Amino acid sequence: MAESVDNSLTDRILRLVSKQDSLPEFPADAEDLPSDYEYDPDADEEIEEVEEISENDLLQYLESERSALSVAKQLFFTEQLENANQLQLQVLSPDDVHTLYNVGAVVIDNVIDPAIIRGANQEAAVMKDNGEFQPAQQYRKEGDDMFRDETARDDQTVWLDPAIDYEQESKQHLNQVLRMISQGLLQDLSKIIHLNGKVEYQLAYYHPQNARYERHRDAFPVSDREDVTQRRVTAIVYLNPDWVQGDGGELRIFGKNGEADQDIAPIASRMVVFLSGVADHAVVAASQDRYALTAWIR
Ligand SMILES: O=C(O)CCC(=O)C(=O)O
Ligand SMILES: [Fe+2]
Repeated sequence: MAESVDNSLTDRILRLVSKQDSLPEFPADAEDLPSDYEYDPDADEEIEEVEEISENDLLQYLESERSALSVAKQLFFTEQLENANQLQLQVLSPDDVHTLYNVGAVVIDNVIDPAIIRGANQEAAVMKDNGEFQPAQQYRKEGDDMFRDETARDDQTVWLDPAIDYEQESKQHLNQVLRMISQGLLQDLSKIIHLNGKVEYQLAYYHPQNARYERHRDAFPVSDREDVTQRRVTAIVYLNPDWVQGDGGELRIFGKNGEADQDIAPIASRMVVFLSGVADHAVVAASQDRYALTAWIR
């Protein structure tokens, strides 16, 4: 499958440069690429034909050139990984750290008291009833990665500002989830990955009439430790205390190199952590209300 896409992409690039002596040079670092890569045969001359390449094609092409995981691995403090059991981690186990490094994604269960998740679910439902959520596809937050395709999703979202939201009694359980991330997970990650400190928090609601989010990636992979534009780590905490098999809304992480896809049930007290530039993922259509709190860490 991947091969035919790569071939057709290569064909398209070859067609574009058929009058040129050599193939276009792709930037050494993926982060140098704009959202829809447009090959400009000669910037000084007028362009007759500009072909757009979709985000998915581009990501697959980059993957075939150099694995995203090997790029993202360069952000890790590898010497720390060897002593992971001495890092005094709060949320992640040493095994979790190794899985994140070696695979690019890890599922962690029982990260927080189920009673807190139930409370957070109810607080999120009140926020939804109060009209605090907006359709995700109708707006783009300033600073969002420009290549993100917002048409492929049915969820409604609201950004959370911990500085404000921490103080509200009506959000005390959500605040505890936020704190588990902003104080626990963030400290753990900062011991193993070079981070730039910026974190965004978003609450998302998927309606029970098959709301879904198509296959995508949250960022381009980066190896540059100074980069401040790309998200590095995605952490998602699921707020669905009554989820049962058949409710849908699983997070699907697509396997690479022929590996099987992984469907992760959005159950209470579960957190999924993955490298934002590495994991291709989707949300399977939901048939029950589905809430999740996501943090994107740069
Ligand atoms: O809620 C999830 O499981 C994933 C959501 C997602 O992929 C996103 O918001 O970028
Ligand atoms: Fe995502």
